[in-house]
Amino acid sequence: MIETRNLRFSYGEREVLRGISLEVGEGEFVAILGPNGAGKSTLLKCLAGILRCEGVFLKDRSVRDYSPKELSRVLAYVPQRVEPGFLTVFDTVLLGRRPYMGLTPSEKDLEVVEEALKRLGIEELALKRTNEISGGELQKVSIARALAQEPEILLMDEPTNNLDLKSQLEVMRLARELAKGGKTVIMVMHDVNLALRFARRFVFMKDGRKIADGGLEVLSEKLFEEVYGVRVEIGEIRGVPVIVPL
Ligand SMILES: Nc1ncnc2c1ncn2[C@@H]1O[C@H](COP(=O)(O)OP(=O)(O)OP(=O)(O)O)[C@@H](O)[C@H]1O
Repeated sequence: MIETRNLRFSYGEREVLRGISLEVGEGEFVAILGPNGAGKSTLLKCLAGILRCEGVFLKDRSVRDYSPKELSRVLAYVPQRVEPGFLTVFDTVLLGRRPYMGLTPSEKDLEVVEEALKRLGIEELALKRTNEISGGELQKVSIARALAQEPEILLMDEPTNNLDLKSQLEVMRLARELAKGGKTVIMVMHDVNLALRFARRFVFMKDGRKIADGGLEVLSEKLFEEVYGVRVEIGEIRGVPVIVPL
């Protein structure tokens, strides 16, 4: 579905992705983990076609060959930070329909927006402006907008960051459900335990390189020492691995 082949990316002189090869298929739920500055967000932006790089392929075609409209029908990107504005929540989510819309929204566009608001539990905010809602609510608006795009691939940069515990679980459950339904979900995360509970595949990055990639079998105390420089103990609660920093 989406692939990087020996992907390298530099900001000016500074190389921050140093040869990343990654292949993610339909229906996978992948968490990208690693310390601050590892290159996770940069990788996601390369996948999203926001940063133009060689070596990113979507359905075997270089992302650079897609028009913005074509690209936004296949993938949606939820950024780490969203700026509030004067548009209402409803209209902001409706922007997600832009790749499909004519001059005015169709019945289907409106239905898709309503459904997206419902899935995020923010229907009641529909008529509020996005500069009149909380940071967590704004985060949900951004996710709803991505859902309204009806993408095959959902790229999310720390989507649970501003969310309370219940909302974090709701977003992670939603992502898991979307993946079960065949969507590809790639999520940059800091909360390792949340990732372990919901994602199925884990990519650990450090200094622009991929250090580990796989299912729960890749986890080890040594890996956390190497990636984060932190000693941890790996336990298990209700069949789910739990990382406890020492
Ligand atoms: N626009 C930019 N211009 C120059 N350097 C940048 C830019 N964006 C990021 N960087 C640098 O690139 C490196 C990787 O940044 P990136 O945001 O991809 O890391 P990250 O793993 O997502 O970090 P975090 O967990 O802190 O969000 C960092 O050293 C950062 O300072």
